[in-house]
Order: sequence, then C-alpha cells, then structure tokens
Amino acid sequence: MSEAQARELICEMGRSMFERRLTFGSSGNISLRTDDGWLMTPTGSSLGRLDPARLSKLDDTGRLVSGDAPTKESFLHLAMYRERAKAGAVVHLHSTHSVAVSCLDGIDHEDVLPPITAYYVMRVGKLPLIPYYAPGDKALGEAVGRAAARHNAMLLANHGPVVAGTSLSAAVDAIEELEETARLYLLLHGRPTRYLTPEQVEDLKRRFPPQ
Ligand SMILES: O=C(CO)COP(=O)(O)O
Ligand SMILES: [Zn+2]
Repeated sequence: MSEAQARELICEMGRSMFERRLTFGSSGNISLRTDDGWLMTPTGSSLGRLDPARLSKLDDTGRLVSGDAPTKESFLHLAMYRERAKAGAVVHLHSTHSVAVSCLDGIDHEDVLPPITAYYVMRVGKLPLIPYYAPGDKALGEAVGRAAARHNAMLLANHGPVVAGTSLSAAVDAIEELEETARLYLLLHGRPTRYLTPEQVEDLKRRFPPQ
C-alpha cells in the first residue's frame, strides 16, 4: 500500500467508526505502520473529520517529521508496536459499552470479558484491564507495553479499549468485536448465561491461532 493509500484508509476508517458512534468528540486515535515509520492521527482531531494531508508522520525513531502534532498517546501506540512485531496498526476508542465495562467494580483484571461468542475469542481472546492513568500519562505507555507482550487487545480502566492488528482492518474488526461483546455482556447481566466452555475456547485457538 502506498503512503497516499494508507492516509486515505486511516481517514476512511476513522470516519466510518465515528459515524457509527464508536467514538465521540475528539476522542480516540489511530496509527498505522509504514515502510519508514508510522502515520498517526493528530492530537485533538475528530476521527470523523481527518485530513489525509495533516496526519502526523513519524520516523522509525518516533520523531515527528511532518503533519500536525501526533496523538498525546503516541507513546502508547509505539509501546504496542515495540512489543508486537507483527502489529501493522493500533486503534484506541472511547466506545460506550467497552468504557462502561472498564468502570465496573469487581471485574477480573486479568481477563475482563467472558467468552460469549466464537468471534470474540478469535479476534480478541484474553482482555486485561490496565489500571487507570490520566490520558497522555507516560506511565500508561509503560503499563500498555507490559501487557502488549502477551495481548493484542486491552482495556484501559475508566477510559476505553486499545487494540493492535496485523492491518488497520484487522485492528478495526477486533475493536468492533470487543465493543459488541461488551454490549452483549451488559445486555445479559442478571440472566443465567451459557458461555463457551474452556474446551470450546481451546478448540477455537487451535483452529484460528491468535496473531
Ligand atoms: O482518546 C484520546 C485520549 O485518550 C484522544 O487523545 P488525542 O486527541 O491526543 O489522540
Ligand atoms: Zn482515550
């Protein structure tokens, strides 16, 4: 994919997620690995109105080389790439149901959501909760980096999800699956529910090895 195509893709995916109310205001950010570094959404930008020409271009050391100043969570994205050699894109949203789950008391910090459906297991798998830090806090990047070695998706407490994928469409697929599963989890609250069994989860991991 050329850099021009990558720029268009980020704007198209951002607009699609924004229009489907998967993030709001100027929340959320997207990054994509290129041949010589990364493209990232600028800080303070709405994912619904991104301009391909103003995306932040970072070199392979993470230094801004052109465009507007990058997301204040660029270090968090870079921590994901550092730990995940195959990651081609990272998406962070403030998607409502995932945020709601990230605020629940008493959830399992090692794995926030149960295996409700096969697609959730295939796209997300285990979902750790990262303790709360203010947006842009460098300690958030360190905490994300520690979890990223073992997980392609994580939930920031009282904040929202962060997901890496081999491509931007893979990362978007996974974060959408996470959001819908959070919604199902809340919908099912209080009802006797049959989750997938550990055997069914293991079978899915064999058939569809995690990235
Ligand atoms: O979601 C966000 C912070 O958590 C958005 O921040 P940026 O506008 O700096 O990307
Ligand atoms: Zn955020």
